[in-house]
Amino acid sequence: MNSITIRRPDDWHLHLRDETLLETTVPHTAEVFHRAVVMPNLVPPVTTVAAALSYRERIMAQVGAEQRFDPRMALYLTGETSVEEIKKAAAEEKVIGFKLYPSGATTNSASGVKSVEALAPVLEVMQAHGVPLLVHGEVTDADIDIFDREKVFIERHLIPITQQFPALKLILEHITTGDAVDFVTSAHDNVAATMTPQHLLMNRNHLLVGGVRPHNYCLPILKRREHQERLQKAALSGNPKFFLGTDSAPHVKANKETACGCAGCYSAPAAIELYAEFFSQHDALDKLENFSSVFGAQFYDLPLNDEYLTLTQQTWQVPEQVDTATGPIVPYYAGETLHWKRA
Ligand SMILES: NC(=O)N[C@@H](CC(=O)O)C(=O)O
Ligand SMILES: [Zn+2]
Ligand SMILES: [Zn+2]
Repeated sequence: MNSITIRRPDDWHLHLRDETLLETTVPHTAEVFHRAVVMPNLVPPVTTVAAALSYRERIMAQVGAEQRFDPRMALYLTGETSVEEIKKAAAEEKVIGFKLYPSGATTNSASGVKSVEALAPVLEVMQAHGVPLLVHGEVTDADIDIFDREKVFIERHLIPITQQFPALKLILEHITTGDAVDFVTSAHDNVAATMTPQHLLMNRNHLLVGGVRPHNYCLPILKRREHQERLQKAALSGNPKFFLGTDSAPHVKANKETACGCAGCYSAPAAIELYAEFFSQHDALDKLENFSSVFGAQFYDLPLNDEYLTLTQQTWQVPEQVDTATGPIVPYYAGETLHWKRA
């Protein structure tokens, strides 16, 4: 088999940033993906429907003439999110849900939630109006080891939330551990997870052995190989609760290759090829389409895309660098060889 045709995919977790960076990030994603859940961690964060729709306009202005792109906006949940705003979000098709960032957990999360428990009244309203909760699932306590932050968040916060709000749609984003796989698998059907290329293709050795690799640094941080294998097994299992969300998160090279580097991997330039690489490494390319183009749409109750995309078997290298108006960006997997490419 030297080519594979799949339904056009959607990216259920994406950072596009703003201003001139959109000139680069939007075409990269819109070229391949039809819909994308656009994350709200701008400065200042996107906390209202009005702000999300104007951000969406700025995104749409960068979509190429032949590209069909339909971004779905996530709103940033804060301690001040009002019932009114949740109702507005519920009525706006282009807003997909609210994103919970524990304060300080990741890039631009300073405005995030300080007490998950205090969110109960808000979650009640979201549940009642069918508004999904998207979660960056890590605690931020200084005494919790960075490699345990996802596991502890699940135990402390997610298990109680799913018990208290069984009808709330909850997506645990960018999962990294066997604990997350177990949680999602055993939770009710309103719970799902997105998976990134880097967490499927790599473990923490790829970050730390032979020198620090800043371009493999993202949050939640890459875990040990056993966890990577649990994620791989979940993706290969065909369980519809696990689907594609790249978490493509550009930072200019100068902010990655520095004494205190930013977290985030810019995978958009090779996103679908990276997932194809993972599935083909496991002789499971037949599983790529459901993971990339079916399960996410079904979970969000959205129609399947009616376009198709063909990948052919060919050897190519991810570019070393992408030049942007704000400076060069080193993409994820830069210089590495991939074996499938869009026709
Ligand atoms: N994943 C990351 O390491 N970084 C993301 C934020 C996030 O998704 O947590 C970013 O915005 O840069
Ligand atoms: Zn995150
Ligand atoms: Zn993200």
